[in-house]
Amino acid sequence: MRVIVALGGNALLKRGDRPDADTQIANVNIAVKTLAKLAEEHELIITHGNGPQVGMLALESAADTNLTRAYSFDTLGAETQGMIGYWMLQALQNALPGRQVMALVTQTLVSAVDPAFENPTKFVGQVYEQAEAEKLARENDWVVRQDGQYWRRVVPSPAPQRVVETRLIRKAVRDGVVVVCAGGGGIPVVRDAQGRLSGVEAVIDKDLTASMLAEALDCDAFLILTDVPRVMKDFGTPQQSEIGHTTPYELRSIDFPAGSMGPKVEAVCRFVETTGDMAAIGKLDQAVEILKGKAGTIITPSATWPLISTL
Ligand SMILES: Nc1ncnc2c1ncn2[C@@H]1O[C@H](COP(=O)(O)OP(=O)(O)O)[C@@H](O)[C@H]1O
Ligand SMILES: NC(=O)OP(=O)(O)O
Repeated sequence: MRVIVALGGNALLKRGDRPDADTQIANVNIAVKTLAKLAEEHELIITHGNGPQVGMLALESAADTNLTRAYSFDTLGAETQGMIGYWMLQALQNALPGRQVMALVTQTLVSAVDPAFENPTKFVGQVYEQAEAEKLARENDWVVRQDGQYWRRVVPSPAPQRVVETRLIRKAVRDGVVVVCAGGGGIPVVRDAQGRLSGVEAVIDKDLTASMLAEALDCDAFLILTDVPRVMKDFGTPQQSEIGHTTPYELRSIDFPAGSMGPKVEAVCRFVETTGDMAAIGKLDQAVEILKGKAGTIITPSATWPLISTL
């Protein structure tokens, strides 16, 4: 089977953790224990988040008095792909001796006139109390929004249209390479009338890019691995209940929060609706069981659809 996994930002940096490299490398090694098991059985493509990391690098760049202008978010996104890609590459190579692994810096095409540029929604960096976030917004010309009980900086998050390096990724996967790519949703780029690429100030949602890439690479299954065992109905209320096997139709009838579960649900629904194949959302350490339909929230076109693992 060909499987694509989108690894949540929480897997790399738990809420409240300091963003030290050692902490993130330790978390990558934990994640790779599970990912290596998938790679032993399947062709594997891995994407990852970068929200906390890209926000941290933006702060560092803005504080650098040697710079005329702080680095833009496309360049910062590339930095996060290099940094997280390197950690994953090394951990995967150590866990899968003899297997070819590569971590790619990849770009994702977006539309220059995407309305998202006028309405920033993507959370980046650390959380703040409301008063501090609003002060920082005034001082630094940021937009900030509420994220759960805290506040965070937000930046534009245009819709992904195509991973520029899709053909190269497909070729590597066919050759048996475990590919880490499209980290942070990919470096956001636009094409001009001459076909030339250039970067834009944005951070793309990694789950939406992973969904599009899953389709473009003809993946049999799309897994979003995060820190909850299943998607919940009535999340955060006394009536909350876990959703097991479900359909895009059912998921689309439920409201999910924009900054967290919303894009994940949209990403899995799009993949299942377009391809008829299986997607799932669940906990990182249950990835093997999720792929067998024995854990997580499993999404297929209908409730009686046979799982690919049983075909
Ligand atoms: N309906 C829901 N079911 C389960 N989790 C939900 C739901 N709504 C919001 N969440 C939150 O979504 C979080 C996962 O989203 P997010 O933090 O963006 O993940 P990641 O960084 O791993 O991609 C969970 O930790 C949970 O707090
Ligand atoms: N780019 C992105 O979606 O990152 P997170 O998953 O960390 O928010």
